[in-house]
Amino acid sequence: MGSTAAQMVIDNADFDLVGVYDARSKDQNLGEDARFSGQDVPAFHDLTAIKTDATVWIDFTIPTAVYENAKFALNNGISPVIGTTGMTDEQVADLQKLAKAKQVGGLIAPNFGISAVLLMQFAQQAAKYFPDAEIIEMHHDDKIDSPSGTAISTARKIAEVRKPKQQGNPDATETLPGARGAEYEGMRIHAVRLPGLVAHEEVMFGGPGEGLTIRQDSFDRISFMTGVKVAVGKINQYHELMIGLENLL
Ligand SMILES: NC(=O)C1=CN([C@@H]2O[C@H](COP(=O)(O)OP(=O)(O)OC[C@H]3O[C@@H](n4cnc5c(N)ncnc54)[C@H](OP(=O)(O)O)[C@@H]3O)[C@@H](O)[C@H]2O)C=CC1
Ligand SMILES: O=C(O)C1=N[C@H](C(=O)O)C[C@H](O)C1
Repeated sequence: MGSTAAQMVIDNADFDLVGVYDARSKDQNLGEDARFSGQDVPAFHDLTAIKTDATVWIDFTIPTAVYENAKFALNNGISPVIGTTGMTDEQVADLQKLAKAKQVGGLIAPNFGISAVLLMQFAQQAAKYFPDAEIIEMHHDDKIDSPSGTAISTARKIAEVRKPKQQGNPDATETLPGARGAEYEGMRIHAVRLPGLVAHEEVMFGGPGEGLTIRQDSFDRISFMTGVKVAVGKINQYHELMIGLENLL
């Protein structure tokens, strides 16, 4: 995602790529990477060494790095646009407090794809009429966190509009532990990891004698760049850290 986002910034006449950050790479300049030969963009490997006049920080890293990265950005007046998933609710609340104190805008979006943003909205609408739902998220097998940030966000949106409920048979047992998936406020989330997949989600709703399935597919990582582009273009107009791309659409 980092290289896809870097390429998007390079390709956009309204943006300038002024630096890249990867804690583990040894390159001093992005141009040393064959995919970016000809580019002259400083590469940083340590937060404390970053000197920049950047106005936006795009973060697609790992769950254990994103919180410190976002704190660094906010403390330096740089608006974070965060796609990295796996932060705790406490970390997100801390960052929101910091953004408010610093009056810096920022965005955390569990999914920058328009199809996923719409799926979450449609699922919330459907849950008003079909309170029984199960979420199946499907990703490539390199993904570290599960369930996906998108699945958690979908479950949260469904829980917001339905009466609290425990789905399924209260006497149900699992012959193999985990067979029924993870639980979020009485609904189940299932995570599939397979080579060949990119990022996909289905929400299945069931009611008396009928069912509804809503599905979205990211077939290519370019799908996330539509939303990243919108966020980078707008985020400096804000003074708080928002959750969800829908806030900027
Ligand atoms: N919101 C959205 O729309 C989307 C979100 N994501 C999320 O974005 C994140 C990244 O996904 P993806 O690109 O597939 O994952 P990758 O594992 O391919 O990339 C993670 C990158 O982070 C780098 N990294 C590791 N440690 C640090 C650190 N301490 N500081 C800075 N960078 C570090 C890694 O470097 P190295 O290679 O050297 O280890 C690697 O380049 C995940 O959380 C994923 O869920 C993904 C797609 C869309
Ligand atoms: O790791 C990924 O690939 C993705 N992560 C995000 C998530 O956890 O929801 C967004 C998208 O599903 C791709």
